[in-house]
Amino acid sequence: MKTDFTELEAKVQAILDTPEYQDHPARQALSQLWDINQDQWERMERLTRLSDSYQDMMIQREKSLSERFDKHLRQLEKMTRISDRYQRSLRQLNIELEKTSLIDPLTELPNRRMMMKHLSQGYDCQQEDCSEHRKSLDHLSVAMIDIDYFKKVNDEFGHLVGDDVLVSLGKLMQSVVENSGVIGRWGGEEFLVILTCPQLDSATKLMETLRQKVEEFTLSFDDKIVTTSVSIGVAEHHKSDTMDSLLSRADGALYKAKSNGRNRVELG
Ligand SMILES: Nc1nc2c(ncn2[C@@H]2O[C@H](COP(=O)(O)OP(=O)(O)OP(=O)(O)O)[C@@H](O)[C@H]2O)c(=O)[nH]1
Repeated sequence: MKTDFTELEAKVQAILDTPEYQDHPARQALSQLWDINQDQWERMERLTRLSDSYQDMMIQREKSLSERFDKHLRQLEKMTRISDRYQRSLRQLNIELEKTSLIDPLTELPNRRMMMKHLSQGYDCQQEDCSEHRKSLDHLSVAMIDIDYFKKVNDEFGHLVGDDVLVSLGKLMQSVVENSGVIGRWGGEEFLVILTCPQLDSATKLMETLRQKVEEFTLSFDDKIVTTSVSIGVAEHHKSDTMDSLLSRADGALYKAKSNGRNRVELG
């Protein structure tokens, strides 16, 4: 049962304030009790205030801790997102860098470095006794292709037209080689074909087709027409061949094709 102290306090206060009771023997004891009571109330209020402010402080502290935790979590998530994005763009950059380091920017064909990579795969494996690649070396032929009198094209029509001729011939020759192998720009006006499937006679036939296609090729601009031809040196892999000896036989055959009048295929 809840006691209503307010009424009781009012009664006691009234008794203590009544002048007739000033000399009453119980008044002093009642007055002391009153003071003790007041004192207790004040202590209780102080304790309640203290407890309230302690609770407020704890709530505030908890709130600020959780806010700080959330803030750190958000920062961490942001950093993870940035790091993921950074890693993705780094990976993309690496892919592009790898691509540009292996692709000729003008013709978009494999460059010399990539062609060497292709060719060396078989030879590296041969040294490591990798039977699968050794088998592919048995059918390997290379063809060194050089555009005839290309300097004249540049001199007569300009370097930009010369570039267009390189790009168009690159595409044309790639369409001839198609699935029989891979063609790349060896440097300047020279191309290299690595033929992995055919025997020497079919490699030579394919290069003869390629030579004819180039001979038939025309590039028109303004009212002018550019025609050109290629000389080709073909070499088939021999058992004793290294990569260098194979390439140098193809180079020798190309030299022979140039010396024998150009626009022809020779074997090395
Ligand atoms: N437009 C253009 N020309 C190039 C490029 N790379 C090399 N050349 C040119 O290719 C020409 C090669 O000239 P040469 O080595 O004398 O050979 P050629 O005129 O083809 O004569 P032969 O090979 O003996 O038939 C030079 O004029 C080079 O400037 C290129 O990327 N673009």
